[in-house]
Amino acid sequence: MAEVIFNKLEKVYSNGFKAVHGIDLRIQDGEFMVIVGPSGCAKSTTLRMLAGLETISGGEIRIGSRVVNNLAPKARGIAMVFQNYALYPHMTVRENLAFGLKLSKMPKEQIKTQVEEAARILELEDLLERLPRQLSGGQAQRVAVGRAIVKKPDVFLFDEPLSNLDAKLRASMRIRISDLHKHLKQSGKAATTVYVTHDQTEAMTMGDRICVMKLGHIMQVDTPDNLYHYPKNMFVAGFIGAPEMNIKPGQLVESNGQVSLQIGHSLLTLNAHQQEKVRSYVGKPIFYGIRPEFVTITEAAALSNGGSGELVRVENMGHEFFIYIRVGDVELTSRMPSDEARVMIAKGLNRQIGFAFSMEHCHLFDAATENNITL
Ligand SMILES: Nc1ncnc2c1ncn2[C@@H]1O[C@H](COP(=O)(O)OP(=O)(O)OP(=O)(O)O)[C@@H](O)[C@H]1O
Repeated sequence: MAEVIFNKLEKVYSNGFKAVHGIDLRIQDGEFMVIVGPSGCAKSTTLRMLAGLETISGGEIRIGSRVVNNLAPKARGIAMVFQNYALYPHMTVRENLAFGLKLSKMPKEQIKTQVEEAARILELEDLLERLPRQLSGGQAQRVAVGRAIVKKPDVFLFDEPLSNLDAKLRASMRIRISDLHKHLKQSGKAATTVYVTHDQTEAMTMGDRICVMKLGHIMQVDTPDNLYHYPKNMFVAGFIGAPEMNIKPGQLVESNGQVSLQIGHSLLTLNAHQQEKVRSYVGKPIFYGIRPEFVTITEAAALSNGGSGELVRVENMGHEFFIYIRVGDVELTSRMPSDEARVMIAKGLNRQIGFAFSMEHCHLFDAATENNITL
């Protein structure tokens, strides 16, 4: 079993800066966990502590049944893939793949078998005699992944492995790494994987679960679906999803026992569940959050579940458009299929149109704690 556990894990750098604030996380055996968050949230620091490349200031890390705090990197049963590939420039691909195994004094025949197996899985067979400088970025990254899998580690660590690749290669490597993990999982041989990235598309498409971090704290650990639909706080709501969720300051009002959200001059009635959850917030500052795909745009002002605003900008994404509408002093984004959007744009910008959304899809956040109060 190679479950990975962080218990109250802390990092204070030598200059006194506290980068990781006592985080708890349990990664299951064979799970693909993505750690995601903006620059400086301490993703790399956390991964490097797990790898043994950075000392631990407090708490503990367990891999399987062992506390590894004081174990050297090579005694931890891990393999790591870095952003810059870190291949040995003077060695061929074959030698790069075999290097770690040679150091561990594995018999020659077994090294040959494991190198060829990794080369087959990653389609590197035709490149085995090349030097790293004779490889493209994507090929070099496949060698870096291959060098890690030949070791058959218990835990596989990735530190932003795709950030040096162009968008197309990134997408294909993303699928390749995911498929590799799924394939190994089916045969019961998947390493527990911790994958660090700042790219939320990678996080959403690759992770069994995702750990969202901010400034050395964990904001939420959940499946991609749950993070998207049930974000626990404003940070997660705003970080996951592109284009971003509309998150705007709002106000709750009560009339005849009915609680509604006021946006500009419009009142949107909350559903029964929401009313019960948020009644105590009436009159207090809150934020509302609605994903662009749930905001619909209409020619006429919506009467019961929206209002009107000025059509200020459009962005053409090919298969869909992002439409920006100014309501009072906030701007709402809507995603629209391109056929419908073209009809609307044909009538020109900077004119009044309607918008609407169902409160079923709307999140409300406490302005003081930034927590989701509708969950
Ligand atoms: N050696 C160090 N001494 C002091 N502070 C450091 C050191 N290394 C990193 N930090 C700080 O710790 C915090 C976390 O850094 P870390 O590199 O782990 O973040 P990250 O989430 O991986 O960011 P990025 O996506 O930019 O790589 C940052 O505020 C960073 O400035």
